[in-house]
Amino acid sequence: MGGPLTPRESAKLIAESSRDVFVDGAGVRRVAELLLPQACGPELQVQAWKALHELNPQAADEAAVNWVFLTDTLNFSFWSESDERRCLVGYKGKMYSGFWSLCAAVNRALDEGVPITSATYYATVTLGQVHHIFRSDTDVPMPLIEERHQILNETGKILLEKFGGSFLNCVKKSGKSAQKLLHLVVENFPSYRDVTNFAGKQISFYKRAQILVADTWGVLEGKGDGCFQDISSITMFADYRLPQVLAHLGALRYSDELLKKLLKGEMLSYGDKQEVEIRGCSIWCVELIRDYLLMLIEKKGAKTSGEINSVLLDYYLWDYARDHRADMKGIPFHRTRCIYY
Ligand SMILES: Nc1nc2c(c(CN[C@H]3C=C[C@H](O)[C@@H]3O)cn2[C@@H]2O[C@H](COP(=O)(O)O)[C@@H](O)[C@H]2O)c(=O)[nH]1
Repeated sequence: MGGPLTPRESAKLIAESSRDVFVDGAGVRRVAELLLPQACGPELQVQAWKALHELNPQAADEAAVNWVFLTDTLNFSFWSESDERRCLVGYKGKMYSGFWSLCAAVNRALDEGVPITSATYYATVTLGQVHHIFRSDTDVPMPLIEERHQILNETGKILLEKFGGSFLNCVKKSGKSAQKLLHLVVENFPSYRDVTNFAGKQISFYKRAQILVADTWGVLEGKGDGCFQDISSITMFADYRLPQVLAHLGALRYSDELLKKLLKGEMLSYGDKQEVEIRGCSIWCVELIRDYLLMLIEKKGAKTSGEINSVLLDYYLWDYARDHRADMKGIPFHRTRCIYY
């Protein structure tokens, strides 16, 4: 019996039969037009991973690869009930929220001499230590701390048993194939198995596994062990921010019924039909934006530094969402509490 449909196949299937979420063709074209001037710029290239984000490692060594593995193993569910009351982590004079609060806490721990990125350490780290390492500078803790603790122990033990305690060994086993690395990760690390059912089929989003492959590509600057020949086969990462920004830009639309639910802040469970439609249509939307953007680049004879792929579009749109939080106030994000995104 074969495995689940790939994220791209899953997205196509969902977009074709979705009832509450729609990809808007005109919106897709508008976003591609918005991205065209950036296509030849510094933001839509792999070097941006380091250049634009001060918390990301600037090195391309084994320690940097293990930093990426640790942060992407915990890269889920940072949203809080209200934007006014949320987990914040102060680091080097700056306050960080959301995903960046995780990175700030990791860097703070390393500065304090806690080897949080070492599998030997986090395989047996205690719940009390995890509470301390990921402590918030507000009275709102980081969500799902217990789940993060359990995942650290489980993942650390597997990395020690199967990959000599270093994610670089897993990367080397992939032979510069993004798909091979993706499958090594989901086959060996249970917390990365972001799969569910839709219309009687087993589908996959693999959000954290795909962003782990992409961030490995980023931290290795697309060179050496990170020179993935098939990086363009990785789709956008189906989180809760990209749907929000795609809706804000008019490339994704919700039915009145679903929009009402989201505006009320109603929770959606992982694997719910509407939650799956949001994630699947978002992936498909970015695939179409990429296709249209590549057509525009071709038509205009624009010179890009490297191939424009869904990973670079995702990173750009995610950063765009961060920078336009105020403009997006009226557009809700969907609230699912889970360990997958
Ligand atoms: N689609 C997509 N989802 C992403 C990221 C990232 C971080 N990537 C950066 C790291 C290295 C690169 O330089 C990227 O810039 C986190 N997330 C997800 O967002 C949510 C957190 O959002 P907020 O609450 O606003 O912080 C949560 O589900 C988290 O898993 C991305 O890039 N794409």
